[in-house]
Amino acid sequence: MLPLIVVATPAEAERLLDLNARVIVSGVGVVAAALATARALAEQNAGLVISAGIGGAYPSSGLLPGDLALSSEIIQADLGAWDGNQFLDFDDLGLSILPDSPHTGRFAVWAAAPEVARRTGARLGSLLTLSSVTGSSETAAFLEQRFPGALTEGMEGAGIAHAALLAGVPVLEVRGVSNAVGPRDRASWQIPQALAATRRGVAAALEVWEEESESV
Ligand SMILES: O=C(O)c1cccc(C(=O)CC[C@H]2O[C@@H](n3cnc4c(=O)[nH]cnc43)[C@H](O)[C@@H]2O)c1
Repeated sequence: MLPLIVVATPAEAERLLDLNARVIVSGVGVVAAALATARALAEQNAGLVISAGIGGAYPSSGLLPGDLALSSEIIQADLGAWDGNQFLDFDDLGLSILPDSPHTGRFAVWAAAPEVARRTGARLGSLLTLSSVTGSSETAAFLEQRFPGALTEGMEGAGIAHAALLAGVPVLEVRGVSNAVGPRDRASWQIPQALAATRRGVAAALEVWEEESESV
C-alpha cells in the first residue's frame, strides 16, 4: 500500500511528484483537506497519510523560514466557543468531533514521527490547524499560551488527520516554515526554502515507512 501525501496547492505537490507515494492536491483549508483525503482513501487504501506543506512558525518556537517541523500531535486549534473574551475548548464544552466517543480535535500521530525527526534534525511538536492565517502578535501569543510548545500553524493538518482517523490509517504532518506567525508580511515569506524543507521531511518519512514495511 503506497503512502498518501496530501498538499493544499499544486506548487506544494510539484516537488513531491517523483517520490514513491500517491500525491493529491486538496485545495486550501481544513474542510477541503478532509474531503479530499476521505475521497482518496475510499478510492485506494494507504498505509500512511502525510499532510505536507508550508506553514507559519510561532515566534517562541525559534523556528525560521526554511526550517522543518514534524507533528507529535495535530491540533484543530480553533474548535470551541468564545464566551466574551474567554475561549472555551471542546473539553470545557463537553463536545466531540466524533458522533459516538469523546474527541476534542487533538489527533495522535504515526509512532515513527520521532525517528523521522531524528534523521532530519527537524523539530517535533504540536502543529496547529486553523481556518484562517493568524495576522497579529496578540493572536499568535494567545495561541502560544493556549498550546504551549506549539511549533507551527497551517490550514489543513487536522482535516487530513480526521479523515485518516476515520479510515484507521496513521498520519503525520510535515511543515516547511515559510513565515513567522504574526502581523501579515506576505513579501517576507520564503516559499522556495519552505518547499525544500517540506520535501526533505516527506522523503525521510517515506524512507522510514519503507524500512518499517520491509521489516514486517
Ligand atoms: O496573504 C496573502 O496575500 C496570501 C497569498 C497567498 C497565500 C496565502 C496563504 O495564506 C497561504 C495559506 C496556505 O499556506 C499555509 N500557510 C502558510 N503559512 C501559514 C500561516 O502562517 N498560517 C496558516 N497557514 C499558513 C496554509 O496551510 C495554507 O495552505 C496568503
